[in-house]
Amino acid sequence: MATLGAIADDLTGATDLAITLTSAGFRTTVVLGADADGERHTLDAANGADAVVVALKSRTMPVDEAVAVSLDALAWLRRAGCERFYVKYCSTFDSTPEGNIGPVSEAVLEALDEEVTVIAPAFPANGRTVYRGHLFVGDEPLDESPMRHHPLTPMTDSNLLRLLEPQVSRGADDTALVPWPVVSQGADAVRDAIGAAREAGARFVVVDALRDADLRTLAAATDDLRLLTGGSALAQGLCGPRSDERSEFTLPGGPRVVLSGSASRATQGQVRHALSSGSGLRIRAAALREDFEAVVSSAVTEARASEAAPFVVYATASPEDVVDTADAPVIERALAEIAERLVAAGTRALLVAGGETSGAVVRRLGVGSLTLGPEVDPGVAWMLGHRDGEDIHLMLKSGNFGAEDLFVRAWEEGA
Ligand SMILES: Nc1ncnc2c1ncn2[C@@H]1O[C@H](COP(=O)(O)OP(=O)(O)OP(=O)(O)O)[C@@H](O)[C@H]1O
Ligand SMILES: O=C(O)[C@@H](O)C(=O)CO
Repeated sequence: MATLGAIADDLTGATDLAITLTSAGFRTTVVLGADADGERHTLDAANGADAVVVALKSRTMPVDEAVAVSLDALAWLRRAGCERFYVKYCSTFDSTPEGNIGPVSEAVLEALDEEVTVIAPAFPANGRTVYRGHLFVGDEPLDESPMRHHPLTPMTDSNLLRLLEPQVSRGADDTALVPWPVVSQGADAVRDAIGAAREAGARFVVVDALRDADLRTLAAATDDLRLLTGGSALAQGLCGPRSDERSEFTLPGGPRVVLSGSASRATQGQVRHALSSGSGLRIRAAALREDFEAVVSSAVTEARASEAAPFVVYATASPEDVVDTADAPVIERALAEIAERLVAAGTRALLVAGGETSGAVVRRLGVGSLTLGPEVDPGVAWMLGHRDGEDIHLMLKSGNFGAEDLFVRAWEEGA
């Protein structure tokens, strides 16, 4: 019976957290929570798992909807027997001025009748650190990183307290900071600082973290809190009931198809690298609007005919291209359709890049839940997608995750 229940605001965020929980000793299942089957899948998954992560698509929903779907997920997890909870958001704190990180965390905290939680987006292995409440992406403060120009959630401040204030009901009085000099003193000092913040009336305590060790300290200091919030890396300090029991997968043979709808900088490099050692096809929104069927069927034919090297079907633009967000839906629909036709024709392994793109693909394939397999890069793993019909091996990659050679190496390491 699962004891830990997590609510993730996007699909690749959910798989990222599931990877860390698995390493921390939790047998973990990801449930695709967006549809009416979410509760059924959650109850099913909880039977064989120690942790269940419900993957929502709530990062950029209107605030009311994001809160409503998150509270639904919380109710399913409670009915499934979970006792501790985790609200997972992006390690770059992707949110609009209104939400949704603050409103969702507050709604879940209140529904649990708890007084305080922590805000911990840091993910040191992927370059996200928090110092004096400021979030850094590699060497740059968040607001000087490419996140400044994100089309949906442009991040124009790096100060987590300032970002959070307008998102929680009591504003500045609701937030507090535990700075790194306190974190460096260890778990007792952090526990005391969180307690003092709570007594002063703050419910959302930002905690600095520069290294994985800081996140383990934070996890130890918060073992009495029923709700944690953060990126995935805080979960490495949780203690699951078993040693890492990741299933070993052997990838099925067949074409090595990568479907990339991600627009992120890391993916751009991965597409370039894969094209230099394999082959591929760029799909463009204008061509899809003109003759959707022709573009999709030629992508499927070419992908199926490809040999051992990766074949990349990509919409990913070059850094110098201007991307029109109005093109996103047709691109998502095309990549999902290509995935469905490849699977119908017998393909049983797909690597998909981009959170939204991954969501569109798994929905089209009718995947209800995912079991974790081997991690290939921090936050990126092969998984088995369960659905009516044969299971499918999937790697769902967050836009900014993975080394440049990931699209090539993933198939070698999973083989
Ligand atoms: N050349 C393009 N022109 C317009 N839209 C594009 C283009 N390439 C991709 N898109 C769209 O941009 C969106 C990218 O979102 P997605 O979440 O898949 O990737 P990401 O933002 O890079 O990754 P993540 O959310 O995991 O950080 C998708 O909706 C996709 O269809
Ligand atoms: O935390 C991250 O960076 C990722 O898990 C994610 O949420 C990407 O969308």
